[in-house]
Amino acid sequence: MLQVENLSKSFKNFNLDNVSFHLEPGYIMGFIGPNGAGKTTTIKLIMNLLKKDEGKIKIFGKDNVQQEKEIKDRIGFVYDSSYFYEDLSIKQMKDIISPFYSHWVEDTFQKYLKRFDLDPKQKIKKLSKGMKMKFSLSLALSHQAELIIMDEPTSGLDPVFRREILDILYDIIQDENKSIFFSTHITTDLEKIADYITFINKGRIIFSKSKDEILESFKIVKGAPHLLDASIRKNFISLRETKVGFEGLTESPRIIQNTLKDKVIIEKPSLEDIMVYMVRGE
Ligand SMILES: Nc1ncnc2c1ncn2[C@@H]1O[C@H](COP(=O)(O)OP(=O)(O)OP(=O)(O)O)[C@@H](O)[C@H]1O
Repeated sequence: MLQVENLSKSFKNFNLDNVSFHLEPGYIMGFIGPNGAGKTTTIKLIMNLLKKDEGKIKIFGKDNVQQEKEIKDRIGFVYDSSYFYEDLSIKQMKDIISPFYSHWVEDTFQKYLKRFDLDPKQKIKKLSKGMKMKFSLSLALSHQAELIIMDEPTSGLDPVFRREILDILYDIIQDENKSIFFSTHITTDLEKIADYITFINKGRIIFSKSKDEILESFKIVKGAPHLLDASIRKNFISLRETKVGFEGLTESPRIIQNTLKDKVIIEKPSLEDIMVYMVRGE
C-alpha cells in the first residue's frame, strides 16, 4: 500500500533523516512523535506536496511523483489545516472537488453530510474547526479510496465525535484491501484501533512495529531509589527519579526482574508512557 524508503529532506533547522517504513493492505498505522518531529513533513512528501532530497516513496507499488495523478485518485487525504475556499458553501466546494475523482459516489457523500449533521448550504467560513474536519472527512471517504492518509484528523474534536471517526475508520478497514495511515497526538485513539505504530523523533524513525509487539516489549518498572545501581540503570531507556522512588521504561524487564525479584513492580506501559520516556531518553 505504502512504502517509504530512505526518505530524506533538509530544511535550514531540521533534517528528515533516512525515514523508512511500510504499510500492508488491511491495516491501520498510527504515526506518532512529539511536536516538530517531522510527521507533517513526511506526510507532505508522501503526498508530493514537498520535494524530497533523497529516497523512494511507492504507493500501490507506483512512484508517488511519476504516477501522482493516478495514485491520488485512489487516496483519501485529510490535511490538518483547511485548504478550502472560505466564501463557498459546502455544496459549491464539493462540486469543485468531486469531478477530480473518477470514482466519486454522491450517495456516500450525502450519507456522511447527514451523519455529521452538515448543511450543504452552509458557507465554509462559518464552519467550526470540528465541522471543517467533518467536511474534509466526508470528501476523503466518498471516492472509494483504497488508502486514507490523514494529518491529525482527530485534533480539536470532541470525544464523542472522535469515537465516531474511529468507528468509521475501523469499518473501512474491514475491507481487507484498504489501509489507513494517520498522524496523531492522541495515543489513546491508537490504543483503540491501530495495528501498527510508527514513531518518529527529531526526523528519525525510532520504531515502526505492530502495536501488540510494542506493548509487549516495553515495560514500566517501579522501585525504591536505593535499588538503582549502575548495572541496573543501564537497562533503562530513561528514568524518572524522586526521593521516594524511581519509575523507568525498559526493553529488558527480565534482566531487571531476575536481579531485583519482587523488590520492583513491573507494569504494562501505555503508548503515551513509551513516547514520553523514549523522547526523554534521547
Ligand atoms: N517549509 C519549511 N521550511 C523550513 N522548515 C520547515 C518547513 N516545514 C517544516 N519545517 C520544520 O521541520 C520541522 C518538522 O516539522 P513538522 O511540521 O513536520 O513536524 P510535526 O511532527 O508534524 O509537528 P507537530 O506535531 O507540531 O505538527 C520543524 O522544526 C519545522 O519548523
